[in-house]
Amino acid sequence: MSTTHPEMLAEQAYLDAAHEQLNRGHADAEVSLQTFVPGDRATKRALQRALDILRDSRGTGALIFGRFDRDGESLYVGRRRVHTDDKDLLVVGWHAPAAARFYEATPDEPLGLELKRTFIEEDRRFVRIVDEILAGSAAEASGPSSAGPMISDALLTELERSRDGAMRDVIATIQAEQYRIIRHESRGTVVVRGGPGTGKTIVGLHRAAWLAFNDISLRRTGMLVVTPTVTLLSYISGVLPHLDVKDVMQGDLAGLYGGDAQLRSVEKGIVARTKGSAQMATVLARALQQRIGSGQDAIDIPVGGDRVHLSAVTIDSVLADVRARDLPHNAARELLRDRFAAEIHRAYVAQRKEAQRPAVANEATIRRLSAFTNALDRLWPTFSPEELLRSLYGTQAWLVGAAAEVLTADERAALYRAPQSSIADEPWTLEDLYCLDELSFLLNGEVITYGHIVIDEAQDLSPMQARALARRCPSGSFTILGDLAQATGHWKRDDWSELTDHFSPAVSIEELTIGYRVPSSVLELAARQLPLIAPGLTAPLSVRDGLDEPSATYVPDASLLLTTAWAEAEALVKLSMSVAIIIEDSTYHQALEALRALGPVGDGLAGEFNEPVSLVPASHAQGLEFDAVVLVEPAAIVDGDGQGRRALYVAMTRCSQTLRIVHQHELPLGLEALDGTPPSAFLEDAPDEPPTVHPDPDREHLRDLIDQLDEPDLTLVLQLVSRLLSPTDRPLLTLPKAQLDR
Ligand SMILES: Nc1ncnc2c1ncn2[C@@H]1O[C@H](COP(=O)(O)OP(=O)(O)OP(=O)(O)O)[C@@H](O)[C@H]1O
Repeated sequence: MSTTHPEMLAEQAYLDAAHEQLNRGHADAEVSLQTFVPGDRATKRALQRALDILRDSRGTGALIFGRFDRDGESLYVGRRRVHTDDKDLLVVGWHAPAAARFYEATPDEPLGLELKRTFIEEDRRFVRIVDEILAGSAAEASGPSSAGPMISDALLTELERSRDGAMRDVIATIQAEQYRIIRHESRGTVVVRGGPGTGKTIVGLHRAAWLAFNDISLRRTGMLVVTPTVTLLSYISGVLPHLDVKDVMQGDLAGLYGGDAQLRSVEKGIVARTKGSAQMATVLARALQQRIGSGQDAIDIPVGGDRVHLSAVTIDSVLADVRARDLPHNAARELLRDRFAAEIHRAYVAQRKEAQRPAVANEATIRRLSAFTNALDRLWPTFSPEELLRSLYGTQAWLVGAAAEVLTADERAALYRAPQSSIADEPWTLEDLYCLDELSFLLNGEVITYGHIVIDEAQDLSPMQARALARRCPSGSFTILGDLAQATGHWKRDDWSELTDHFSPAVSIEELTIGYRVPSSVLELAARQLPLIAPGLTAPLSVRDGLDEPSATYVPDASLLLTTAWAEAEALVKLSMSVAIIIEDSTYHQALEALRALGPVGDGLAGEFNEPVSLVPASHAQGLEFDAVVLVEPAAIVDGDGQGRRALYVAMTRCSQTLRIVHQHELPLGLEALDGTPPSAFLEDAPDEPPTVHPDPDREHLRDLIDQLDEPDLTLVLQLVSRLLSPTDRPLLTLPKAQLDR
C-alpha cells in the first residue's frame, strides 16, 4: 500500500513545513496591514491583495501534489508558490515554467528525471504517494489493455474517484498532450477538438488559469469563459476558483447580452437557423438604415417669429456627410443633431440678415425647440434594440425591404412574429438575444471586451453568436473547445474554419485523443452513431473499463418507463454512484414531477446536481458527467427536434461507469445489439403499436428513396437487403407492403 511508502513521513514533514511557511506569510501580511499608516493607498491595496491570496490559499486544493528529481535536486510542485523567509523555494506553482517537466515527462520519455512522484492529499495529509518514474526501475503504470494508452497509478486514482456533480481541477494529473495545449503560445485562436471525455473542458479551464498566472496583460484586459447553458456553467464554475483564479468572468450564452430582454422561449427549425445565420447581421444593419429618413422633403422649423426653411438638397447633403463617417447609430445621431442645428442656424441668420433684423436665437436655442427634436427624430430616430427588433419582426413590409436578396421568401416569412401587447411579454429566444446584441452594437458601438475568451462546446455556436463573441475579444485570442460530432443545435459543420473565420486569422487546431471519462464498451457502442453523424470522425481511445457492459431494458408500456428508470437509478445510487436520468426534452417537466413523487431528484435543467439522481433533458447534457446514465427512450431523443442522433451520441457519452437504457420503442440504429426484445413487439402491424410512434428519420429517408426506385433497381435493393440480413436480425427498414408485393 502506498501509505507505507518508505518516504511518507519525510514527505509529510515537508508538506507541514510548507503549510507553516504559508501561515507565517499570512500572519506577516496581516500584521503589515494592521500597522499600516493610512494615506498610502497603493501599499494598502498591495497588502490587501497579498492577504487575499494567502487567505484564499488555505484549505482549498492540495498545496503540494507533485515532486520531481533531476540531477540530484528535488522540486515540489503545487497549487501556488511557497518560499522561505530567505526566498528559498519550497513549492513551485504548477503554472511556472520550472514545473514543466513534471507534466512533460512520461515513463516512455522521462526527460532526464530520476523521479516523478504524485501525492494525494486530503485535509493537509498525504494519504498516498505514487512514483511514476523511478530511475533504474520499471515505470509504475498500467492500461486497460495492452493496446490501450498507458495510464499512471496517479491518474487511475483520480479517475476512480466518484463524480459529485461538480467538475474538479485535475492539476496533479494533467497529461503531457493536455499540458502542451494548456501552455500553447498562440496569441490567436486555438481550437481544442477531441471526442467525448478527452478533457477539452479540463484543458480550456486549466489554460485559462495558466494564462491568468502567466500573461500579466490579461489582468488588465480580463478573461471570459463561456458555456452554452447555465447547466454546464454550474457544473464547471468551481474549477477556476479552486485553482486560485478569481478574476475570470464565467457566463452562459444567454447571459452575454446585457440589455433588458431575458430568455423566455426556445426557437426551432428554420426560424432558429435564419436568426442565427450571418445573413441576419446584414438584415439588421439594413433594417436600421431603412429607419433613417431621407431628406427628400424640405423642412420648416419655427424659430421665434420666423419659419426657417431647409431644402431637401441641404438635408440630403448633411445626411450623406453623417452617414459617410460610419459611426454607431446613436453617435451619428449626435453628430447629425449638431450639423442640423448649425444648418438651421445658418439659414436663420441669413433670413434675419435679409430682413435686416438681428439674430436672437443661437444653436443651443434651436436644439431645445420641440419642432427641431421632432424633425431630428424623423430623420434619425432612436430606439432600444428591443423596440427595433420587435417592430421589425412585426412589420412585413419592413422585413421585405431589409431581407431583399439576403434571405429566401421562406426565411423571411419565418422571421415574422406579431408583437405582444407589451414589450415585456415578448417571448425572446436565445437567437433573438444575439440579434439584439448585434443591434445594440450597431446602435451604441460599445461592448465589454476581454483579452482572451474560452468557449466550451463551441461546435453549436451560430454565426451570430460567433460574431458577438468576436467583437468581445478584439485581440482575436480565443480557446475554442468542441467536437463537431456533438453538435446538437442548428449548426452541423464538417469543418472548424466556418467558425474560426469569425475569430482571428491565426488558427491552430489541436487534438486530444485519449478518453478519460467514458468506459470503452460504452464508447464503442456510442461510436456506432459516428458514421451517421460525423463520418470523418473516430472515437477516442478510452482508458476506462467501467462497471459493466451497457444494457437495455424493454418495457411493454410507456407508463413503465420512468418507474423502471427510477429503479435502475436507485440500484446504482446504492453502489454510491451519481446518476443522471436523461430524457427527451419535451417530456422533461412532466418526468421531473413524476420522478419526484418517487424520491429526491435534482433539476438538471436548473443546474441542480446536489442529489444523487438528477434528471437532465437531452439538449442540456453536453459537457456533463455522472458515474451512471440511465437513458430513457433513445428513439424519442433521435426523433426529437434538432440533431437527434447527435443528441443521442452526447447523452450516451456522459457516464464514467455504466450506461443503462430503458425503452418501449424500438432501439435506434446502432443500439440494436442491446435489444433482447421479441421482434413482434415492434412489427408495423402489431396491435399495441401506437400510431404516434416517432418515425426514425433515417428509415423515413430510406423509404422515400425506395419509393423513387424503378423496377430493376428495386429488385436489386431487395436482393441486397435479403443478403445483408442474417435470419436472426430484424429488418432495419420495413419496405412498404405494396412494393414488397410487386
Ligand atoms: N488529466 C486528467 N486527469 C484526470 N482526469 C481527467 C484528466 N483529463 C480529463 N479528465 C477527466 O475526464 C473527464 C472528461 O473531461 P472533460 O469534461 O474536460 O472532457 P470533454 O472532452 O470536455 O468532454 P465532452 O466532449 O463530453 O464535453 C472529467 O471527469 C475530467 O476530470
